[in-house]
Amino acid sequence: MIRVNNVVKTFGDFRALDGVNLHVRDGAIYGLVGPNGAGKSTIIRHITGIYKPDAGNIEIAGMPVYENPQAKARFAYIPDDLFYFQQADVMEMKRFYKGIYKTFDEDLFFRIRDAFSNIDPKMTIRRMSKGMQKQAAFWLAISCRPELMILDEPVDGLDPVMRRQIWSIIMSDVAEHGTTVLVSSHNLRELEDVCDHVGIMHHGKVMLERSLSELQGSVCKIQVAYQERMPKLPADFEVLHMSSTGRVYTMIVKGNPKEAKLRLEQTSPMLIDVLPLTLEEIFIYELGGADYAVKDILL
Ligand SMILES: Nc1ncnc2c1ncn2[C@@H]1O[C@H](COP(=O)(O)OP(=O)(O)OP(=O)(O)O)[C@@H](O)[C@H]1O
Repeated sequence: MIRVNNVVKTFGDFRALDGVNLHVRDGAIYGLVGPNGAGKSTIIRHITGIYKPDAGNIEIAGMPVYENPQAKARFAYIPDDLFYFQQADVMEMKRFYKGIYKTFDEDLFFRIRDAFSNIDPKMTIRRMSKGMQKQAAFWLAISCRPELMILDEPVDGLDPVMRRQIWSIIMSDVAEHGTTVLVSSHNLRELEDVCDHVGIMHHGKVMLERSLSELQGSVCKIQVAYQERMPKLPADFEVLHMSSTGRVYTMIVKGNPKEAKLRLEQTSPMLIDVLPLTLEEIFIYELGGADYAVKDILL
């Protein structure tokens, strides 16, 4: 759905994007993560056709996006700084969106109204709190029934209940209609339960882009205990990290979790258990050998 090839953007003499490559498949929920200033909003502004790249190209559904209304009609975008007509209320914004998006679903708009019960649709946007404005942006964006939703820090500033509510609306939309979602966040934890693909941005580059299943099948945490000392493990058994408490060893192992467990079982342990790794841990161990402070990027 989205293809970003080698995009470069310079502001003055600052290279904000330094050859970004990013690929979002149809129906994927793709989380774009990175620290402040990594370039997430800047690449999103390119993907949405607001900025023109200095070099490289961007396609949405096979079409270049810059100055292309046909490509832009495919997505709804919620930016980090929301755009509204400040004097308008939600009902007026609905009429505006309905005029722009042929796919606008008025039934859906009224059906999900209860999820946003603290918003008075007759209140002008100017009078709403920031969190309420964000909720209204969601309500309208989902109702547009876009093929693609592009969300820049969508739940930032929302309370935990509303965060969950918003994610659940997005997830059911994805499940029912196969909507593709590109969502940016500082926080891997936030995206862990919802995304099936993750890209990590740092210093104007996407350093790593993977599917969740690829990641979860590539590294695991195993706890193992032996009667005596730990026997020597095979040379090709790749342990990324190991700690021990008494006779219990906790190791982070590279490779398929089932295979790793089977191999360790052959060393006759007293007990063995494969434990889940958080996405954050997977990235830290996967990128651990690189010459940058991975923890600073992710935590
Ligand atoms: N219009 C602009 N003019 C000059 N510099 C800019 C402009 N837009 C972005 N930058 C710079 O580009 C870099 C990337 O900014 P960007 O907003 O894309 O980061 P981000 O990853 O979205 O950060 P955050 O998580 O804080 O929102 C920053 O150093 C920022 O100062």
